[in-house]
Amino acid sequence: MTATLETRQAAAVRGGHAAALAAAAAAAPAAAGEPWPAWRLDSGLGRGPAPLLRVGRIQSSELPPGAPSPLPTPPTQLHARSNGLPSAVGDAGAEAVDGSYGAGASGRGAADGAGFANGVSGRFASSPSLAPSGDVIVTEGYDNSGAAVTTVSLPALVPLLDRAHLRIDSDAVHALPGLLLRAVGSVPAGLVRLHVYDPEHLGGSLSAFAALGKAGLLSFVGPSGLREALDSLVETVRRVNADVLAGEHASLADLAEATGRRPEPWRVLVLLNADLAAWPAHDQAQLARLRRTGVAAGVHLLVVGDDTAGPADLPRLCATGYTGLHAKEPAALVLDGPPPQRTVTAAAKAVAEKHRAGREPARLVDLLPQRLWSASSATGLTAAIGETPAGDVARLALGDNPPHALVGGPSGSGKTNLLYAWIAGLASHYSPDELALYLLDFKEGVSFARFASGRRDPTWLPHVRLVGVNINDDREFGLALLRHLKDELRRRAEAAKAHEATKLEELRAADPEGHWPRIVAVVDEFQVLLEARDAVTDEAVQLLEDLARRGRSQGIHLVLASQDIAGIEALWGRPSLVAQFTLRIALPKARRVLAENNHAADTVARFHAVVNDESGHTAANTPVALPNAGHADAWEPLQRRLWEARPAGNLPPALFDGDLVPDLTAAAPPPETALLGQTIDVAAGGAALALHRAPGRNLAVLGTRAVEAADILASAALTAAMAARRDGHRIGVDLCCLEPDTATAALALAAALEAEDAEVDWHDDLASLAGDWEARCDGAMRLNLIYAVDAGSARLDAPGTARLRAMLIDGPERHLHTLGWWRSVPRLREDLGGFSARFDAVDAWLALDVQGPELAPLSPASGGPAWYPRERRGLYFDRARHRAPQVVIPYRTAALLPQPAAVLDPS
Ligand SMILES: Nc1ncnc2c1ncn2[C@@H]1O[C@H](COP(=O)(O)OP(=O)(O)OP(=O)(O)O)[C@@H](O)[C@H]1O
Repeated sequence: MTATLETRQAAAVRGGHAAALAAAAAAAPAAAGEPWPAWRLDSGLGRGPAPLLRVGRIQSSELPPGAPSPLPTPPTQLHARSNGLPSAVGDAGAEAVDGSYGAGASGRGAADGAGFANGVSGRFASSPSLAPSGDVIVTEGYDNSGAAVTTVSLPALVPLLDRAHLRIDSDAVHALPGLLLRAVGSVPAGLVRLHVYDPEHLGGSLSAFAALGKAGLLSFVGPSGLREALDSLVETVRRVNADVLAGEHASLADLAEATGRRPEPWRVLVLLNADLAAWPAHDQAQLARLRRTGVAAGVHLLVVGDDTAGPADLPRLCATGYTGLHAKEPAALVLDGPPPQRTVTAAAKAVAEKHRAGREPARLVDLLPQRLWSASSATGLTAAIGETPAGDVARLALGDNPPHALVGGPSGSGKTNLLYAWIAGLASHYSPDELALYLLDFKEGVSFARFASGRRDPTWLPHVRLVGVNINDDREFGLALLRHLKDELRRRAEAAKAHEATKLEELRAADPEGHWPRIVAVVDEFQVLLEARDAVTDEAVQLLEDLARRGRSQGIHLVLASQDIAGIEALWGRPSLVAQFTLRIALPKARRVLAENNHAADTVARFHAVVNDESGHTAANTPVALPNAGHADAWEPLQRRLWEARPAGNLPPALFDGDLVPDLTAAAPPPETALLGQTIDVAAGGAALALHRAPGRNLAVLGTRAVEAADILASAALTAAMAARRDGHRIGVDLCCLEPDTATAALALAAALEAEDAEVDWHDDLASLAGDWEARCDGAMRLNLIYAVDAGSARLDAPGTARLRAMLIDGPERHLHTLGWWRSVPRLREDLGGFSARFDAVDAWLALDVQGPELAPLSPASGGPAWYPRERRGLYFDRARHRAPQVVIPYRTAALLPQPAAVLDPS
């Protein structure tokens, strides 16, 4: 019976031991727990808590019953039964045996560490059970007299990262290198930073870690640097609490558990034989602060030495035990020897290399604030965009200084990615009430299109008011944006004046009900806007200068990005303009973004940027590792989150896509108005032609592009008919098509106009249309739609020509408006009276493929407007309404016209 009982007991002990070992392996995986001979660098860090760190193993069980406790102080130690057997473990062990070790451990008080029982040999009489304290207690007796002795051995683990500070007595100092190596080597490279205060240069034992120093992961501090080191760590704690934890999480460990993110490294301050009693009061106070608040913010103290004046209440490791557990009785431990020197050297090198090779670049999600939209933009805008080599979060700030930014880098260097990261940071920190974004991309591609609502992804970024993509040749759109910002600048300046405020911050304080978000306008490949020597560039530079100078105080910030800033003459010819862009961001191999003698961009690593907020002067360089922000996996969840949080009434951004031809929609314009196409401006409105009873209210469409000319005539007539019908009127339309290529379109238009309740008369030639025009005037609005006027006018006899001219000159006063397509300016001029003719009869013209100088006689600018014809673009000018011609995109009208087959059906 005794034998049976012993066998059972032995099995129980083995079972308990196996469970405890498994728990130990889970609590100190890989490099955190592996004994030295087999040790290798290996981060076992997953989403869970930081690992416990092995320092040795449990003292053998051969302690005689009743032997004195190996540790003199204090009572909270690994506990064993009075027979000397270590029986218990701390929290981690308890939970492990309970089968539930894991995330829970990290949620406990930081100093409430976990530790494992030591190696044991002997027989337990029963398996461990869970005590109310959470500790495991062996409940029955022990007998080492029998034959069936079960020898068990357990690693001794101590808590540090995420959990506790630690004091190491002099007799245990040889545990220090091992402890540090395990800390550094068991988490991703760079996540542990060591600051070693070594007043007596005793750090010889740490010399093998030297490689970490070169990677910025280890720094030695002498007495003269102590204050700065303490102050900086206290500041880190403050910043982590304010910005990273932001009231959402009690500690970084909680944050990691909840989100799987490790946005901040652990910082371990090692104090080697510090004479703490002799420290100045300030330093002592800072140390006390770190002791109280450091662990939650990832700042840990490792006090080495026997200085009793030091923080005596820290968990303590001595040669034979550890005091940091809530254990009733001490369990003795045997410390491991120090790791072999070459293991340390190799590991430090490998960690440093991994770290320098850009470590794991921060993920976008790690850089974003926990709580959305918690910041005020009253004084400026700050956003995290990456990490510095020291692992600190790198931030970009816009405000009074620096007010604007220049971003440069050749194609593929990651400019767009940087802009994504920046926009992500801004849009998560500031609500749409605090920040409005205008985003323009001049290059081909759709990099900003994702911010607007699309077919595949209907979400949008709620801060964005305008997205322009594929702008390529539509430089006027860039101009339109700058004009819009200038109007906003004026509005703000007036409001500021009314409230006696000198800058946005004051205006917002004086007018709390007002809506004064900061505005950031991002223009990617902005060099396109400035590359020609023409009126567009001149106006753009003027507007930029004005915005750059005055935008600072009114909260309007410009971010200009380009692959080749060096080549922008218009920019470098204006030093006062460039001087306003004090924030410079240079991607690898960027030219000219930084100061002339600053070559940091030549050497900065891939997917990094040099950030410089002092106009590119070398001393202000900060290399920053950028996250991959453009990837859909990173971006889409963020945009959805922001979109779901959007305030009521938030409208999707206006989207201008230079590659899309806008369709004419069925929305009717105001009365007596025709729409010719979409304007290239921020409002993306319709280019309107007023058709009121007044001389000159005719339109000449000029050029040879038949399809576009037909589209323009069709949209004008259809929209005028829709407006009339909406108001209960009907218009008359006389249609004359003299260009066979447009006959189908003209027929389709006739059918569509009849469907809009217009009265349509078809004329086969100009003579018939012009012959009895007066008879048709009955006071209601009538339109003459003439396709290729010049094809017919050339065949008119003299009286016919006179009648045509009279119709053009006198018709509008009688509400008969001619919308005619002439294929060249000279032919229009011919029809109006030849070389000396005035163009008074035609107030409005829309030029397609007609060069600027040819438009000189029709244009207010001497020599003609700066106009380079291009597909699906027209230059529109209405003398009665415009100061300068504007570019329009003729609508595609096909959707509102019947199919040609239906029109041509003989039945
Ligand atoms: N920090 C980063 N981490 C990972 N991948 C990146 C990072 N930055 C950029 N990339 C990738 O590099 C490629 C080029 O980046 P990006 O499009 O931002 O460059 P660009 O300078 O805007 O180039 P282009 O002007 O040709 O569009 C992209 O595939 C992008 O996903």
